[in-house]
Parts: sequence; structure tokens; C-alpha cells
Amino acid sequence: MSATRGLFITIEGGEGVGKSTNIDFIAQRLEQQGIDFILTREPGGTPLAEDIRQLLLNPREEAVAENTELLLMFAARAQHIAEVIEPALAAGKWVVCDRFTDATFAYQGGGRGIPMTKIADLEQWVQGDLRPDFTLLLDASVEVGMSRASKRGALDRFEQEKKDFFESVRTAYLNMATLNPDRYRVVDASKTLEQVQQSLTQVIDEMIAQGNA
Ligand SMILES: Nc1ncnc2c1ncn2[C@@H]1O[C@H](COP(=O)(O)OP(=O)(O)O)[C@@H](O)[C@H]1O
Ligand SMILES: Cc1cn([C@H]2C[C@H](O)[C@@H](COP(=O)(O)OP(=O)(O)O)O2)c(=O)[nH]c1=O
Repeated sequence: MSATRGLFITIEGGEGVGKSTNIDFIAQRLEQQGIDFILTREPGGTPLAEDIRQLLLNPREEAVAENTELLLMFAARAQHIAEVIEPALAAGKWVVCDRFTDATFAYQGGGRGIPMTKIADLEQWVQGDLRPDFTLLLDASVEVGMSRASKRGALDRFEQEKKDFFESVRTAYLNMATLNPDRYRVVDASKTLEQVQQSLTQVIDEMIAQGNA
């Protein structure tokens, strides 16, 4: 007998909005509620895809061509889907993924200016019908995100970008949320951690209700 397919949940947001902090909280809530899930991330999630992550994030002297960056994101994603995401969903597990293709639309599309249609073509080619059931967007102004992120150590290749880049990333995320209201849940991440986590609890409980329906 085949298991009911698990829910595929992605967590998105700009730099420093509190994604890492809140993913731990989400995992705790799912565990408390007895959900069988895996936590994974992009770029990465398998040994090969984590190697590609290093290629993408490590600052380097050579300029990285936009299409190289885009294709490496999808190369890592193809491996992650084949080895981790699809098998888990097929076995009935939920998959909670720290970033997915909407990050490509936001960073490579919004940030770098690659046409969204080109990204959508790759999405269709690499993913077929696979799309997240829910996407949780942690949203805060670029100023708030950058000031929180500055508390961390050395900056990776994306974190070294300028404020305009991150404004475009944020705008692209907010546009996707407006265009996909059924899938997106936007949480105001500029509030206190306690308020953010209250909102997250509501959203997660709604997902659990849907998953059990
Ligand atoms: N709602 C919040 N209010 C104040 N500080 C926060 C909040 N959420 C996260 N932080 C702090 O901001 C910093 C960046 O958070 P982090 O979870 O690493 O962000 P991200 O993974 O999105 O880059 C950390 O020091 C974290 O403790
Ligand atoms: C998945 C993905 C990530 N990224 C970028 C966003 C992040 O700057 C970086 C790594 O993501 P992440 O580990 O979430 O970084 P952080 O915790 O600093 O936000 O990769 C893209 O540009 N495109 C993509 O498709």
C-alpha cells in the first residue's frame, strides 16, 4: 500500500530575517505535533549538492557569470530532488526546505535581473510538477535584515551584495506572495521573536490541519 504523499513546505526570506532561528522553532513544533518530517536546505541537502553550495557561496576573484550561478543552483536542486525530496515525499514524510526555487526567482531573477520566464523554463524542466504545498515567507525591511545579519561572521558571496540587490530580492518575494496567495504565508519578521513565533505557530497548525484533511 502506498503512503499518502507528505507535504512540501519551503521557508524563504532575505538575509538576516531570522530564517535559521525560526526553522529550529518550526521543527520543534512539528516534532511536538508528531509529524514525520525531514529538514533540508538549498543550495545543498546531499553531499554533491553541498559541494555545489560551496562553489556558489565562497567568495572568489573570478567573476561568476549569471547563467553559471543559475545553472549551478538548478544542478544542486536536481540532485536534491532526486536523492532526498522526492523519496521523502513519496514515503509520506513532510519535507521542510530552507529555501527552494522561489529563492532563484528572488535572487537570480529579482537580484541579478535574469528573466523570470527563463527561470520558469528551468523550473519546469528540472522539477516537472513538483512545487511546494506551502511557502512561508519571513519578511522584514532590508535595513532590519542587514543589521541582524551583520552580527554574524565573514560574509558569503551573496551577503557581499549591495542594498539595491536585496531590495530587488525582497520585492520579488513579495510579488510572488501576492501572485500565489493560496501557497504563500507571509510572516512579519521585523516583530519581536515572540510575536514572530506566535504567528508561525498559527501557520504551522493550519498546515497540519490541511495535511490531516
Ligand atoms: N524577531 C527577531 N527579533 C530580533 N532579533 C532576531 C529576530 N529573529 C532573529 N533575530 C536575530 O537576528 C540574527 C540573524 O538571525 P538568523 O536566524 O541567523 O537569520 P537568517 O538565517 O535569516 O540569516 C540572529 O542574531 C538572531 O538571534
Ligand atoms: C536556493 C538559493 C539560494 N540563493 C542564495 C541566498 C542566500 O544568500 C544563499 C544561501 O542561502 P542560506 O543558507 O539560506 O543563507 P542565509 O542563511 O545567509 O540567508 O544562497 C540563491 O541566490 N538562489 C537560490 O536558488
